[in-house]
Amino acid sequence: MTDSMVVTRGLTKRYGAHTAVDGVSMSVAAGEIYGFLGPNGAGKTTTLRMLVGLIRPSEGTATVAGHAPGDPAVVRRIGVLIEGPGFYPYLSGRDNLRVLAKYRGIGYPAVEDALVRVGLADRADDKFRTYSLGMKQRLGVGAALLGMPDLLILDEPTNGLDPQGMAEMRELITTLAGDGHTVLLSSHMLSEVQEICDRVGVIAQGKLLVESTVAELRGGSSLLLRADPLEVAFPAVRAVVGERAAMLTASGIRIEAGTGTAPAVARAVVEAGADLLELRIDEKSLEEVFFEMTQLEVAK
Ligand SMILES: Nc1ncnc2c1ncn2[C@@H]1O[C@H](COP(=O)(O)OP(=O)(O)OP(=O)(O)O)[C@@H](O)[C@H]1O
Repeated sequence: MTDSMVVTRGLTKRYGAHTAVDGVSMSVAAGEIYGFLGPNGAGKTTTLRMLVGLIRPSEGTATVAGHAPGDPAVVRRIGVLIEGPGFYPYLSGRDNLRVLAKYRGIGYPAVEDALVRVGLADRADDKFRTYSLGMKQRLGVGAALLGMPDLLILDEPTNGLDPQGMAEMRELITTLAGDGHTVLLSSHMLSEVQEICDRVGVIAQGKLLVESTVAELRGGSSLLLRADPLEVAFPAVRAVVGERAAMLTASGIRIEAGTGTAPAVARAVVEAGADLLELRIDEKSLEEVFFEMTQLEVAK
């Protein structure tokens, strides 16, 4: 019994002199939503294609649901949406899924189940070409769900969607994870997926820069304090945390002395005679972290 649904070691793909994926070692735990994040061209799709056995690695290994990618034993356990499944525009959503089900030896009840789960049961008889982009993407997820897979691999499932379509996709993915599917999804837009991912791996120029929980990645060790008047609060804060740990910024006082100093800081500000307006952990948005990291990598 393995708790990891995906494990790669030094996974590498070269195209001639170009290394598209460069020694990626990642792991996706069973039951989690894992966000595989990186800018366009970072190597996300190439990695996912290796995981599902569409292309072979130049070097390194991958284990998916306990087997080598492409192993028939694993093909049935994973549902894949990579670069769109290529639906027939003139067939209905239901008939498109039936075509796929028939091809894969799956009974039609699975089609009805998938349509319900992706919220397309009401529109199942409409032609695919009349669907909104969000509906098309959800039908793609429906196709991936047909074999009741343990692992769903979704390449940029929110790509191109409007805010409502994105919200619906996020909700769908969260529901699917709640139903027991492990989800590995890629995205170049952190803000679109950060709230649903348990963990993320950040890739740039083929290299995995970090793998951690969203909370770890965002840090959160500094405090931001707003008070009135600031000139009364500032020396009081400095008296508690030391001169070097408190800085005046455009939005207030930034305190780099650990979040555990918050109660003492709050007391000191009030005792000094200032009004405490706000005291919170100053987390970076994942977008900021991501930008810093990928810029650092580019600058190397
Ligand atoms: N078959 C191929 N032949 C040559 N180069 C390729 C091939 N497939 C991908 N690449 C290159 O490998 C790099 C990584 O591409 P990949 O599609 O994996 O990136 P990505 O992170 O998925 O980006 P995007 O979100 O734009 O698809 C790119 O520079 C791409 O041009």
